[in-house]
This record gives sequence, C-alpha cells and structure tokens, in this order.
Amino acid sequence: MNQSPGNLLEIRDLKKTFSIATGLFSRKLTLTALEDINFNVRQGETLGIVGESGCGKSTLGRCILQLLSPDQGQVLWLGQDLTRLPAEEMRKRRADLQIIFQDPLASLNPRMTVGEIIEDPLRTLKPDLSKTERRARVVRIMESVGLLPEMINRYPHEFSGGQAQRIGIARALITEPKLIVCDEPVSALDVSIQAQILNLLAELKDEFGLTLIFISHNLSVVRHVSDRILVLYLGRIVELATGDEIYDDPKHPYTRALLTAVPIPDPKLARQRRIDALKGEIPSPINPPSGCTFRTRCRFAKPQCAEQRPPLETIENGRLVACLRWREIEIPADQEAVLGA
Ligand SMILES: Nc1ncnc2c1ncn2[C@@H]1O[C@H](COP(=O)(O)OP(=O)(O)OP(=O)(O)O)[C@@H](O)[C@H]1O
Repeated sequence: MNQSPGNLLEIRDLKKTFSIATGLFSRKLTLTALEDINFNVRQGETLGIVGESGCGKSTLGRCILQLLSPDQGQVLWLGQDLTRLPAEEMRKRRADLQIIFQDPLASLNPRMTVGEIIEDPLRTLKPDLSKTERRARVVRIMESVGLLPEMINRYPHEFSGGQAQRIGIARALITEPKLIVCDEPVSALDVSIQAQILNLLAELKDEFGLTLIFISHNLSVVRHVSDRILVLYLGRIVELATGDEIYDDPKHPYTRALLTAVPIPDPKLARQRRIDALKGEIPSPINPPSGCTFRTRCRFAKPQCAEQRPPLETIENGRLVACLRWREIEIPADQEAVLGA
C-alpha cells in the first residue's frame, strides 16, 4: 500500500493511445488520447473534469473504471493498482466504482423493465443477496432518486429524459459504490431538467457519502457541482485547482478561454473575458503541435512555447498549471486589452 492519506484514487503517469486505420490503404496511426496524467481524488470530494470535445475526458473516466486498459501508468484505488488486478479481483471492485452515462435512454436496455435494469448489477456484483433483498433494495433506491416504486414494471421508453437519467443514477447507486464517474450526465437533457439532476446528484452525494468525478464540456455545469476542477487539453492536464480559483483566477490561457463561454453578470468583465475566446479548431491528437500543444490557439504564445513542453507545476495553494508563461500573463484584468493578439 502506497496511498497518501485522504486519497481514494491516485492516477499516476497514465497514458492511453488508440490505433486507428486511415486512408485507402488503412494505414495504421497512433492517436494519443491521454498522456502524463497525474492527479488524486480525495475521499468525499467532487472532482470536475472539463475540456472541449475530444480532449480525452471520457477516455480518462473509462480508464479509471478499467472499462479501457491504459497503455501505461497506475490507477491506485485505496492504494491498490487496478490496472494490475486479475479479472476476478476487478469484478469484486466493480461494486465500488460505478458510472452514469450521458445519454440516459440509449444507456438503458429497452427490453428490460426499470426494476430489472436497476437490479441487474446486483446479480453479478452482489450474488449473495436473495431475490427479495434485491427487490427491496431496488424499491429503496428508486425512492432515493425520486422515482415512484409503482413504476418498477415500466419500460425505459415510457420515461422522459430526466426520469431516464434517474434510472441510470439508481442503477449506479444500487451496488453502494464509493465513487461514481458521471460522464456528461446532464448534457443530453433539457436545460430546465439539468438543475434537477445536478441537485439530485448533490443530495445523493451527501446521503450516501459518495465521491464523484464529474465530466462535462461545460464549465458552468462543472463549476456548479465541483470542489476542484481538472482542465484537460488534447489529452493532457493543463490546470487543476479549486472551483473558486479556476473561476476567479484562472492561470492557464486555455482555462481562461473556456471561461469565456460561462455567462457572467458583470458586462465589463464579460467584455474582457471575450478577448480570451478560443480561436480555431482543436489540433489532431494524431499529430499534436510541438512543445505546448495549446500554443497554436494561444494569444500569449511565444517561440519558446513551440520548443519546450510545459511541465505541470505546483504553484500557490498546491494548485497545478502547465504553462511556461503563466507568471508573465498574470496581469490585471483591466489591462488585458493591451496585450492584444
Ligand atoms: N475507441 C476509440 N478508437 C479510436 N479513437 C478513440 C476511441 N475513443 C476515443 N478516441 C479518440 O480519443 C480522443 C479522446 O476522446 P474522448 O471521447 O475521450 O474525448 P472527450 O473529451 O470525452 O470528447 P466528447 O466530449 O466528445 O466525448 C479523441 O480524439 C477521440 O477521437
């Protein structure tokens, strides 16, 4: 056991590549989805993971749960490396680590009743429970997530998106997990329903003493629920700090850019933030830029940024940032316009 106190999960030097075939002759290329990933998740916290589409959020969530095998690195769960666990041992751990998916209806088997869907993980992960005990648990958990127990024999298509996500949450909770990876759990829902599901997750977290990893491309959503926020860009961590630090004092130019999409009431600040807005497309992870991979879209980039890959540095209050220039670009917000492009 080599776990630091208070950490439920420690991710060390994680790397994940995919081999993809392209072109007429199906030439094999390597896509690096994640590299040099190091962070901890503390017992009882909600860690938000943000970044644009394709930056590696879902791949990271799936590597943590061992739904994907990383190429290298460790996923230490209470000090035990999940990447090295034999399949049978991992099966026993599965009850502790669950996932909620983005598209609630697509993730539910249309041929199973709600009761069967929620009960299903218990059959494999808690085989000692009797049928009566399983059903009793299903009813209890349905009540916890705001579903009427009389809905137990209905089918997924009879539910709205918000209710379907409640079924997905119930299915994740039924094994009494310690950690749930929530992969864009509200992105597919109407805005009016999103807050209900976010509030439900916050309540359940307290009620069941959960630790959450909350994945979203939307910094407003992540900010709402997270204690700390990890910002990913092209498969690498560029910043990790508390929600307040990220929101009020972002250090990485990419975090600043993501913040431009977050609505703020102060028009002056909103105008200043627009300067940071993202330009261009995210580069291909098959052939990423040299040095700092964000430099091709960064308005603060200098020649040195093409030559050197910025290390993930620990700065004040233990927050982390990977930018060669973060000290120089830290200027008062009202002078930002002077910097220009
Ligand atoms: N099974 C796969 N085979 C090949 N490439 C993949 C596979 N899964 C993901 N990728 C690639 O890995 C990179 C990271 O993808 P990932 O889905 O983790 O990003 P994401 O941030 O979750 O994006 P989104 O918000 O769109 O889901 C992308 O370039 C993606 O195309």
